[in-house]
Amino acid sequence: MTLVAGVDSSTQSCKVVIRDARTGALVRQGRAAHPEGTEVDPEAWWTALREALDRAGGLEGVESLSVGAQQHGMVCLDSSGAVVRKALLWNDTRSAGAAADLVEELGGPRRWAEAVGSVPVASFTVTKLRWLAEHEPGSARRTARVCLPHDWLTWRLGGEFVTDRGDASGTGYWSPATGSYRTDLLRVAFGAEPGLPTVLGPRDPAGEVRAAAGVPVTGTVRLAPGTGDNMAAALGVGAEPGDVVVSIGTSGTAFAVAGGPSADPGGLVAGFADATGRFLPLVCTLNAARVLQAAAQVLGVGTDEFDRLALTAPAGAGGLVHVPYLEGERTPNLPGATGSLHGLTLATSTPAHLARAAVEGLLCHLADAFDALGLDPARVLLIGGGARSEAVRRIAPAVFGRPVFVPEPGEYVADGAARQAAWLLAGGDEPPAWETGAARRYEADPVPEIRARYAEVRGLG
Ligand SMILES: Nc1ncnc2c1ncn2[C@@H]1O[C@H](COP(=O)(O)OP(=O)(O)O)[C@@H](O)[C@H]1O
Ligand SMILES: O=C(CO)[C@@H](O)[C@H](O)COP(=O)(O)O
Repeated sequence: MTLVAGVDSSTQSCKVVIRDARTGALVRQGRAAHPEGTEVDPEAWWTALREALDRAGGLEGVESLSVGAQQHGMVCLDSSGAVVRKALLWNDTRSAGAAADLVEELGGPRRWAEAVGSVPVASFTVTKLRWLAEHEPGSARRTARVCLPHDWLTWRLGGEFVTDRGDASGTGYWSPATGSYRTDLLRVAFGAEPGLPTVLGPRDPAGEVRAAAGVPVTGTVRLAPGTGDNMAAALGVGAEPGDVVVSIGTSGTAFAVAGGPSADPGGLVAGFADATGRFLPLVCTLNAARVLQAAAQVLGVGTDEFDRLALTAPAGAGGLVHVPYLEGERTPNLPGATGSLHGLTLATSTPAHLARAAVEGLLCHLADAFDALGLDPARVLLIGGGARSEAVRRIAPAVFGRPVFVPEPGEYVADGAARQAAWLLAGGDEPPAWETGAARRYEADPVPEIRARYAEVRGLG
């Protein structure tokens, strides 16, 4: 059996799956935690990748590997290849002011949407580079090359400085429409043009895992280009036109596979490229699964009890609304916002009402993201850690006003990366047709009052 490995180096952890290249059957897997915080030494991702790989039984029998990872993170390297400073992650909002400045300097949001498919907010790499140039000029001067988390891990494994269309499209200096870097914008933002990784096509080779990398290898392990985690998830879950995927991980995302590039001057929809040669319009929120985690922590309960409580309270939580801007927010663009509770009364001051309000508030927030895509899909697929919550699955159709489909719980980012690795081996115009498990359909009567009440208070702070 030929094996392939897929890596998901996401915000909270690194996951590795090892699958049969032909059928996609899961053979073994492992995971390791990432450190907390919105700036992280990339060496911690490397340590976690090696640990997760070790727990997955290593690379024995593996012929190809691909890395999916959190998008946008700024990894600066000096002329010797050493990391200049900790990487600033997608959820680090310190560059919000730089983002606003850059939008104004180029002549407004429409100009950015036309140039690179997206209007940059603090998440985008280009804004982090502006922040670095302004606040840490010494680090900026030492920066000879810039890359993203998946590029850096691929480089550590194989020594080639490469990226892919999907991840490049989250930088703010690569255009999905033309397929080329906008180094002029990089210069505007950073005042210099550091070296950038070569953008590979969806199944171009990215070198081989080197024995010197520190990962035990017996045979040749070819590297696929890798991609951003959302692009990998689209490939892993087998998303097709007509599907919208809503991922409830550290970030909340709503995205769809599209045949052509998009450019939303309103700035809500990021016009990304995908990992198959197509496109991936995507709306991203800073707040998602950790909203549930935070509410469960306040209530002093675990996930099962939290779900039970949320499902005990009435729909609408008696008017109690939780606006979940716990880490500031990206969509809507409110980097300094905080969360809030509205409608607290004696009657709603119960653990069940609080749990229900947290689930409904998060789902209203994600439904706003879904609406921003402006699509009427045949299927809405819920994935990510938060989709493991029974309360989320059962309340989602009432809030979204349509059935939702929940695939078997799994590591869809790592799976997508593994499928990319299998594609490298198989060749051909399309990725290998792996069987994806059946998605379970959840239905409920729509309760439009939940979103109406949320809309009333969401802007009140
Ligand atoms: N049963 C569950 N109920 C609610 N949240 C969950 C559950 N299982 C996992 N999570 C949450 O999912 C998140 C991790 O999801 P994941 O998609 O792996 O995120 P990421 O890829 O961003 O690291 C964590 O915040 C975790 O608390
Ligand atoms: O910034 C985005 C998408 O634009 C995020 O979706 C990151 O890619 C992080 O993803 P997770 O760790 O939540 O999977």
